[in-house]
Amino acid sequence: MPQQTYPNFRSMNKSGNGTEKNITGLPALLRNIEELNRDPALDDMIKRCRQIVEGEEKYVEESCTPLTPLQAHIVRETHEDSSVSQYSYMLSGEVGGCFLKNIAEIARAKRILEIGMFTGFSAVTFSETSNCEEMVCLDIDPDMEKFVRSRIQGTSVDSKIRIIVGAAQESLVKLKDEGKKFDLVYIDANKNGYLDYYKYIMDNGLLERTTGVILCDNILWSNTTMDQSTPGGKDLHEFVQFVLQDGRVEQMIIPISDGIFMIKSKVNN
Ligand SMILES: C[S@@+](CC[C@H](N)C(=O)[O-])C[C@H]1O[C@@H](n2cnc3c(N)ncnc32)[C@H](O)[C@@H]1O
Repeated sequence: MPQQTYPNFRSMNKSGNGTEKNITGLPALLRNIEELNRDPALDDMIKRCRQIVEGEEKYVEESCTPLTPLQAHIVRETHEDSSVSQYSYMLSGEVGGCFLKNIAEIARAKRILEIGMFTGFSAVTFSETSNCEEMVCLDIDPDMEKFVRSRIQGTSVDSKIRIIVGAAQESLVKLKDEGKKFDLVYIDANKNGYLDYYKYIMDNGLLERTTGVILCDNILWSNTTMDQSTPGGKDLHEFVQFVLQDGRVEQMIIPISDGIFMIKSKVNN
């Protein structure tokens, strides 16, 4: 499976195909419009739009439960360690993390699977929830295992977290052969793999049949999934369309951060 490169989805080009198409977040786009605008009649409206977008983002962020000391430690270490700091935009973030934590709590998830661990922010977030007994994290990068293990050593989550290094598709086969079943699956790795991961999980009983939840990060891919204007957006759109016609589940996109796709097994499935 091809590996994905990780553009900064908040501010950078997401075309990834050589044709420079600058996709920026809405606040930056509105700032550009404000600067370029020469019609005074529009000044106030543009300014108000920008204030609404920026204000909402800040207000939502401030509404979140503060990070735990271990979550904050992982965030700090990710920003400060020069081997990973340039990729710190990949962290699920404070708002995303708060959402993941709440869903895991509401679902009373005991066994959680994460595809795409990076420096362990979401892994720690899930493993600190009240019911979590087992947290299995998949990542293709062996350095991430070392990074996370050294940061969680001696903490209460150390014994709960199992890390499997390798391509996720192969690790999923291993988990199926072990007869594993999960209450919650979080998919946050290469975007061109989401569809295959989803199909494998659903077709091989890796998700608890009537109560299982799947959460997928970056589903809006900087607003390029809806018009498929980047390769990642195309892949994710195809994945979304597949899920929409899958009679086994119910689903919706939560438009926080870069979009989280929440998929739940149907009760009468
Ligand atoms: C966006 S980051 C995950 C962020 C993490 N969930 C968090 O919130 O901190 C994506 C991770 O997926 C991993 N990855 C990419 N392709 C993969 C693949 N084919 N199999 C397994 N892991 C992969 C990368 O090494 C990277 O660490």
